[in-house]
Amino acid sequence: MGHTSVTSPRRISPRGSPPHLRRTPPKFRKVLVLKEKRSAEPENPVMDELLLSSKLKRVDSATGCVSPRVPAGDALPSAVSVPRPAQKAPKTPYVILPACDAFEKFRKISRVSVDIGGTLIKVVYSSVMDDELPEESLNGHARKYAYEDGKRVLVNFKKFTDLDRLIAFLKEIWTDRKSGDVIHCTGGGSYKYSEIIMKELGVRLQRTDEMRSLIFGVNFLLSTNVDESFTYHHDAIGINKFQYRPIAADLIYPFLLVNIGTGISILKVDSPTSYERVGGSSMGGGTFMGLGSLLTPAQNFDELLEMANRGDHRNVDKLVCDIYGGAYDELGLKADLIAGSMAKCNRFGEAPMKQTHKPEDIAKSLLLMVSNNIGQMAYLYGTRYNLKRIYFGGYFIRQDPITMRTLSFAINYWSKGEIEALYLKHEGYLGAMGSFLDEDGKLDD
Ligand SMILES: Nc1ncnc2c1ncn2[C@@H]1O[C@H](COP(=O)(O)OP(=O)(O)O)[C@@H](O)[C@H]1O
Ligand SMILES: CC(C)(COP(=O)(O)O)[C@@H](O)C(=O)NCCC(=O)O
Repeated sequence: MGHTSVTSPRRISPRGSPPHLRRTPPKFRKVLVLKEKRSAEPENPVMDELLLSSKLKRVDSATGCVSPRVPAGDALPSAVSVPRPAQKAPKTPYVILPACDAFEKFRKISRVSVDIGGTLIKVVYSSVMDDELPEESLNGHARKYAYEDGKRVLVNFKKFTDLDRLIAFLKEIWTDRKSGDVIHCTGGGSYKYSEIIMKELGVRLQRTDEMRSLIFGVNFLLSTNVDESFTYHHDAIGINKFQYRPIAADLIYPFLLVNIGTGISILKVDSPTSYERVGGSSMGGGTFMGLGSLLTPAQNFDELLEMANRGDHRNVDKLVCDIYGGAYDELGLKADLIAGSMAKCNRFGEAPMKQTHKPEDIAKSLLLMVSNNIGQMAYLYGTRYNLKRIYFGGYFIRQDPITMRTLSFAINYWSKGEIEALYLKHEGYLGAMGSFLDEDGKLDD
């Protein structure tokens, strides 16, 4: 990646470097340390950091983003993500639904939806909260969130890595289920595990196609959840790195959705009901985890990601300067551009086991390799379909600074600022959210 109009003589310069080459500024290191601590707690994933933050900077833009968002026409009113309140509220992330007809049904019967993907199981379920939230947590949202009896409807988000735990959890929270009830389901596991789910929970299964779920989910979140989407600016300081990008309901479409799960699906979305899966790639989150577990001692995704954040990829990647001795000015390739990912790891011709590379450097190189590739592919699809906004979803992103920085850099660099890279607070839950909302899924009995 990387072509700029460099006219100066061949030199090695950090100016205008691709994002992975700048060192993490000291202030940001503090944030990373916080994240490392959080990621050690299974119930408190990194995503909480943004979900629970009320301090993201909100921006208006000439491209039609408004602040605060005003629902248009028959659009649903906004849901609200709140900081974790003090009393009786769930410990896991949730949003509160506005008290309106569209959501009234969730007050009376529980709804549960699961997205069983190639790696993770995501659950979205409704619950009713009795207690009063502190008023200040809803400040700025002039909507009614409580019903007459003071109750509020929550939509909760939780992920699992194995089916047995999911089933045990659902048995625990879904105590009012009856034999006629349905569990909403999507993802490959909605086929593979349908019988076991129905047998264990004693309910029917209503399946929604995975792509349809993604679109329903992203549409709902963008059009009803204030401050769902944001941009990432690595060179800004602290919380300013994240900027809300609320968008008016009538300006949401068209856009490109790049969902990075185990593999990648790329969808061109023209409306909630008109979309096409225009591309895909097998080099996604599963590749990062799979190669990471082969090449490093990391024991899980969080460890691998944390390693990557500490690594220096220049020890394992061959840069343009390693090959040219400096920049390749004729092509506008900067000296510090990655010429070949992991190309310094080649051991052919060396004594066995002689060469050693640090696992964190390998992890960093791997993360950059996967993210750069996705960024460039997303740009190409965005350009091909003349789309100005690319939303990235999927649990791979994890709101990780290296990942978002690399994706944003690629989109911005290649499109010369014409296309915007956007992220979603509920990045990993698009499918589960969409299947939660779908009333017309196919029933399995
Ligand atoms: N705690 C985690 N455990 C496993 N994978 C994780 C975790 N956090 C992030 N990931 C990344 O998310 C990817 C799965 O994303 P997801 O959107 O859930 O896809 P899928 O539906 O295929 O399971 C994994 O391949 C991995 O790269
Ligand atoms: C098969 C899948 C839709 C499954 O979704 P996932 O569990 O990865 O979220 C996805 O992995 C994918 O689109 N893979 C890429 C396939 C391709 O090369 O187009």
